Amino acid sequence: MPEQKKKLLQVKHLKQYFNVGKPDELHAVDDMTFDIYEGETFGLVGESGSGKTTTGRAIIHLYEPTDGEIIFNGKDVSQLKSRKERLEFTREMQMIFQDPYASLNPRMTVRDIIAEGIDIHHLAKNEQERNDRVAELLDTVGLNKDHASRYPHEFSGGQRQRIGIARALAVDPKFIIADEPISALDVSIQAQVVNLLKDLQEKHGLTYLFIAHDLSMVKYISDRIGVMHYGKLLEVGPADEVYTQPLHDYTASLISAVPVPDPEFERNRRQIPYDAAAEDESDGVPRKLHEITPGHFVRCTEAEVPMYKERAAENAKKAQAQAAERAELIED
Ligand SMILES: Nc1ncnc2c1ncn2[C@@H]1O[C@H](COP(=O)(O)OP(=O)(O)OP(=O)(O)O)[C@@H](O)[C@H]1O
Repeated sequence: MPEQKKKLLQVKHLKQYFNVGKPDELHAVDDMTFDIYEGETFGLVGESGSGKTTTGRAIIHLYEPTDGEIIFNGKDVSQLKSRKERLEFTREMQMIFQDPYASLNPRMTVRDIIAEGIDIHHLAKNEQERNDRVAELLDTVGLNKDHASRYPHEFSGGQRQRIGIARALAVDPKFIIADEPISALDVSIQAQVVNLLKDLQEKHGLTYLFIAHDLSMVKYISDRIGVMHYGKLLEVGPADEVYTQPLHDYTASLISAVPVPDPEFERNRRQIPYDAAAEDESDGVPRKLHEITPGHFVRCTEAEVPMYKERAAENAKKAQAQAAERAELIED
């Protein structure tokens, strides 16, 4: 991956604990460290409750981290000094939400929803400029400028998600956190919204954190993928490699759970059970993300590194053999 590229976001040892009234705090995010490079899409996957949304909300500074740092564009988001700096941060980082029904105010027109950020950041000189900008944004996301005076309930789920995307784009952000932006949509609409996000990324040089539980969709949109479980990152690497040559057993079990529209694959598919007890860290031996092959990390102890290196070599051999087999099939 683009090692020479600029790190737009650095998450360092992020901890986000919630006091849920029990003796122990809930460790929703527990020592997460990862970077996101400018212009890339980082896919964050994991099962429900693994802490993906909490990570996104911590990054956009809806929470004060329990511990750790979030550095955006070189600045610690917890240490922004002036009002100007804080305002700039709220403009540059935007969020798109899972539920396009709950995230749009039903009493506001589409125009006012989209223009909210334009107003806050004084990005239009007058009413005309504001209206023109909204019309342009509606066009950008594949909606009609006549839609501006309507209300959210008049739109389908996919259209509402497009309105949410227009609202995020309105302030010319650098970084967008898309929190399960397609999981509430019809399958037939999902690809359209993903393609729109991809097009916008190219046109506007955007950087994405794309949160999802479905690894197959994340693989399609992401450059790199991070796999999360119980508040921790277990594996990080290039999207293709994590998907086709997973190192951690948990990642392999997630992939084996994804239905694939290929009868041959389905017949041979083996559901890989995952024993979370393997993740028991109560032995006190320190674990962290170790780089096993260039850019591909797995959370483990120092002693486990050779085992993972062997696994990576086996995976690569298998992938090579499969590629050769495919090439032979094509020749026949
Ligand atoms: N504000 C909060 N107060 C207390 N606990 C919370 C809070 N927000 C999240 N949690 C808990 O933190 C854990 C992680 O939740 P989070 O929503 O981040 O997971 P997720 O991976 O995004 O799941 P989902 O896919 O269901 O949205 C869960 O156990 C959740 O109940």
